[in-house]
Amino acid sequence: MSDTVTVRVPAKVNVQLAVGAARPDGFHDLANVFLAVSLYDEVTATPADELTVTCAGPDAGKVPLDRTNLAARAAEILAERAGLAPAVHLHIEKRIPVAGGMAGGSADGAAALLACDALWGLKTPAEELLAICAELGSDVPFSLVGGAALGTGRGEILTPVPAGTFHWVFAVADGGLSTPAVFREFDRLTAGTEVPVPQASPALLAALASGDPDALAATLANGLQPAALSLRPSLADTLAAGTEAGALAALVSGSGPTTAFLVRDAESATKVAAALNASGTCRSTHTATSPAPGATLL
Ligand SMILES: C[C@@](CO)(OP(=O)(O)O)[C@H](O)COP(=O)(O)OP(=O)(O)OC[C@H]1O[C@@H](n2ccc(N)nc2=O)[C@H](O)[C@@H]1O
Ligand SMILES: Nc1ncnc2c1ncn2[C@@H]1O[C@H](COP(=O)(O)OP(=O)(O)O)[C@@H](O)[C@H]1O
Repeated sequence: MSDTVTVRVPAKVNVQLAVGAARPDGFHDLANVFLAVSLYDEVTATPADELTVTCAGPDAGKVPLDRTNLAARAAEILAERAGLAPAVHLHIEKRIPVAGGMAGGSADGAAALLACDALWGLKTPAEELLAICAELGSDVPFSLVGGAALGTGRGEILTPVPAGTFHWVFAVADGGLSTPAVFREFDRLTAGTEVPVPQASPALLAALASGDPDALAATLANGLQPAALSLRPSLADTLAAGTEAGALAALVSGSGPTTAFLVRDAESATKVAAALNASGTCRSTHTATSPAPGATLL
């Protein structure tokens, strides 16, 4: 048992997001190729009389501090399984954009789970931690493992995939987009059409493994992008600004509205980020590399 535990956890971008038709339970089957990127939240767990959450960072005001916070839910579920009271204070240092399609809430859920497991000396087996993650949300298992992985089912069934190093710029939009609303818009846009069963692209997986940014740029694909653009048409201007500035490829990150730009190297990342900041089409930018490690005790 320790007095305080801090876990660092990465954001993600989806380099392929193939979306199937809505299932009877309301979820969509996916072929979701996740890539963890070097943009991190940190969650610190400290013993306390009761479960409390605080958050700091530019988007902190948008983060719920009640039991709907995924970090709080993770602590509650773990404590209940162990027969303990969730007597912990969770502090989130939030750098991942909120409601931005980069799985920031999922990241905090995975980080809190690992932090509380260490704080309470539980040594919960990895498979059990992954099962709790899947209960918390479709993206949460990936936040725990990080790296690069194919997510099937609703995205929670993970198979690690090889990935070389890539450089990215992320443009943060004003305001968020609701993930359920983007999936509903996908359903509306595809109504009356045959939605194919989602499948991972062999060309994309080969490009990812090769570390060749030109090959990856040619294969990036986000099936939720038309829905995100339909709900937020101004994202087309951001995508165009990054491409004009020299990005190899531009796409919406997951359900958006953060946009992701694949660039050749660190120098190009700095140049594309500066051009995006000057374009007035986004609120701020982050440069990052992939793959990044999953949730890690500091
Ligand atoms: C779209 C993706 C891509 O990685 O992430 P974001 O871009 O939002 O971060 C994920 O599929 C989001 O995963 P996550 O945010 O964990 O979603 P969940 O909490 O499991 O589900 C929230 C809601 O999204 C919809 N949903 C989610 C996953 C899925 N495979 N099909 C769905 O239809 C459902 O309406 C569900 O009620
Ligand atoms: N720890 C958290 N950080 C951010 N948002 C959270 C958190 N816990 C719950 N939420 C809720 O989840 C919603 C989606 O947030 P987030 O995970 O950041 O976006 P996305 O699903 O687009 O990746 C937020 O609008 C917020 O209401």
